[in-house]
Amino acid sequence: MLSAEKQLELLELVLGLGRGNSGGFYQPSFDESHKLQLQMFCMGRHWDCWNRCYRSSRTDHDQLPVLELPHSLVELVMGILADVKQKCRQQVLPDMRPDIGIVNFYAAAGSLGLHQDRDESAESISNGIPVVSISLGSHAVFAYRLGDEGATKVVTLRSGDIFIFGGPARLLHHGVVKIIPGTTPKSLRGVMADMEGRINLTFRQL
Ligand SMILES: O=C(O)CCC(=O)C(=O)O
Ligand SMILES: [Fe+2]
Repeated sequence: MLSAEKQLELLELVLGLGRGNSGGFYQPSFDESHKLQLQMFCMGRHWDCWNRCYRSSRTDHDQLPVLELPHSLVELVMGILADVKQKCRQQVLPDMRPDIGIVNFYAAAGSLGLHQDRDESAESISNGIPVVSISLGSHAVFAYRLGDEGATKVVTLRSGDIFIFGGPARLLHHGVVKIIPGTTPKSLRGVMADMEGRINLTFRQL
């Protein structure tokens, strides 16, 4: 879990980038009539929602070049992974150096259907290179399932929680069922005043 100070610092950084009018938040769509129930922007590489692949510019939106992934975020993620690996007896997570950061914003009615993150390179996926996810702001009911069969489980992700899926769980099915309004920690309400809801950051290696 990230400290309250670190959460605030991260939010200030990503909201500063995302609210800018060049390369910031927009609502992606699968096609003309199906929009995702969230706002998104990317850093490092852009995830093209129409073609389900990564690009260097926003080919499914405004053609602008993707924002850079700040070095401080690369270091943060590598530090988190080093910490986790040190604490785990069983080493199931390969090393990773993120070159993609995706920022999602979910307002009160936001959600994301169950899916697998499989648009990274075949090598990244087959090697089980982890996806590191950080939640900020309001709580989310998060669903996940390993494999095509079996039970889907739910867990509440709170502000500062870190969720990592890699190694044998790299192709975990996962999604956001709902946001629980009014659960943003007090210390973050100021910076999120005009964006009440939840921010999720995922870091990946192409
Ligand atoms: O918001 C989340 O917790 C998950 C986001 C996610 O699955 C994605 O961006 O691929
Ligand atoms: Fe995902």
